[in-house]
Amino acid sequence: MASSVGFAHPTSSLIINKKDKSLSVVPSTSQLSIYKCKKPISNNISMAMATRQSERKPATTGSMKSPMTMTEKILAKGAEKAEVKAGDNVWVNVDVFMTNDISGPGSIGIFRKEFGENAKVWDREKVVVIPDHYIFTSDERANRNVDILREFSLDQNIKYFYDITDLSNFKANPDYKGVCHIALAQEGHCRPGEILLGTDSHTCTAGAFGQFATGIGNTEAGFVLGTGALLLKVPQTLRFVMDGEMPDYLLAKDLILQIIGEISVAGATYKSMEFVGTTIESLNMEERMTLCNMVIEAGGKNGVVAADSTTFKYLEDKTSVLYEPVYSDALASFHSEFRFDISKLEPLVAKPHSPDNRALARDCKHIKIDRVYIGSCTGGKTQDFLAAAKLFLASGKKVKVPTFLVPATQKVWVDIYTLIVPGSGGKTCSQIFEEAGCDTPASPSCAACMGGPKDTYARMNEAQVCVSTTNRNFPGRMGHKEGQIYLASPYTAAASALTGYITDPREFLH
Ligand SMILES: CC(C)[C@H](C(=O)O)[C@@H](O)C(=O)O
Repeated sequence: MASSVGFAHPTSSLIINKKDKSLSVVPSTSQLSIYKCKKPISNNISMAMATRQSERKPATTGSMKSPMTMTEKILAKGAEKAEVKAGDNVWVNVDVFMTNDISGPGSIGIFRKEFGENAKVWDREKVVVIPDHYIFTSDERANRNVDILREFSLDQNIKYFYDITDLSNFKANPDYKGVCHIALAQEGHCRPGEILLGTDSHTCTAGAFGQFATGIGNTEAGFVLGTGALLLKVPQTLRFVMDGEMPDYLLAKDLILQIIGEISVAGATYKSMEFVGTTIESLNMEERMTLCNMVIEAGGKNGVVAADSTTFKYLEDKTSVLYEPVYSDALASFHSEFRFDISKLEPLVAKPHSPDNRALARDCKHIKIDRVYIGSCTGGKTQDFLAAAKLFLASGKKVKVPTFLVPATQKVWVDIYTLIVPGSGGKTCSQIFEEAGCDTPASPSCAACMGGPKDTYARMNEAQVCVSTTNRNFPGRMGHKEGQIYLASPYTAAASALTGYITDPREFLH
């Protein structure tokens, strides 16, 4: 016998089957079918839900009875509760849901199957659809994925669909942006205090804005599309205190490689990673994004940097939506704390085949490389290209291996061709790259970061050694199963391009 218990999401009700403890969510919108959760739910979850209604208090971000971390506060707000603590299972309202061409079609399929062929998404203005992964390819299945996003977005009248129709010239598609995580930020979809869920594990990038941002699977995504809510376990928080003046040969990539090397690829599993300290405060938004982007490589549920004047300035011309930043209480309970003196850190790489296989760049100078790749959500932003250009400029030399440049978005592409590199006497990044002998900057997309179809630009189709500014170096990640990927900052990648060996950027930056 099923019994209905207090489930506060306005458009749904929850049924718990007492016998097998299975959970069913019944969206109240008439055209939706019953969404069934096949797994038995634990007593804890059912208890939490059963008491939810009576516990509801007005949401607040002011002073709390119990001190909370930033992540706890954002989830409390999203759950319309005065407080939550790590380990609680809470239904949260989603502020923004993002999907792309890799996982979008699957999520859409589940949404239609569970909610009905004619079902409408919970809020057409809160769903952001961004084709970005396998775009510039003649692969029919990849093209079909983008078609599915288009059909869905038109059918649902999705407000933010960044479409691409003309593959021959990306500039002929003014709506097209490029890599979803960077496009989200540039288009003003990342806002402090909010909850952003996306069908891509690097959705955590947006934690740079002091928001809760995490990747979800297609099944969860189907449910979010239908209801705008999701059951989430509140993660414990690991605190990373990074102090000290950042030497000018380091970038955020070095900071996150240092952390992942320290705690391992499983060191933050289902934990929030909060970054604080004077070094973090000194980082610009794109560097904070690089840092948060790779928390998933340590297993992290999300990463967060407190919103400050740098954040507010970045957002000034990007959004008119009112947002409410929240901050960790001084007495909040952290699972553990890690401290780093960044003034002593040296340029790093992650050797094949794991992001935690940390080594000093200067200890790898014997490793001969075949190519360099500068691109992706991690290392293809404007600041990444400015850094690479700065290094090429300082060296006055030409690259010794093919050097591929893939701007993350159209905006980054424009910046490469228009922004003057400081100290260059008026040169743009594109001019410096051309003088250094790099490949012409490619059409913005994820390109070879995740391999892709055989004709993907800069895909590793041979067993080569690559220094890359991307986020993953698993076997096969950039195409060839025997390829070897060394993850590095744009400085280290550019320095290595100039020598043909893994090279510490201090050899060129004075
Ligand atoms: C599967 C895929 C969309 C991937 C992920 O979610 O892990 C993405 O972030 C990436 O690395 O390109």
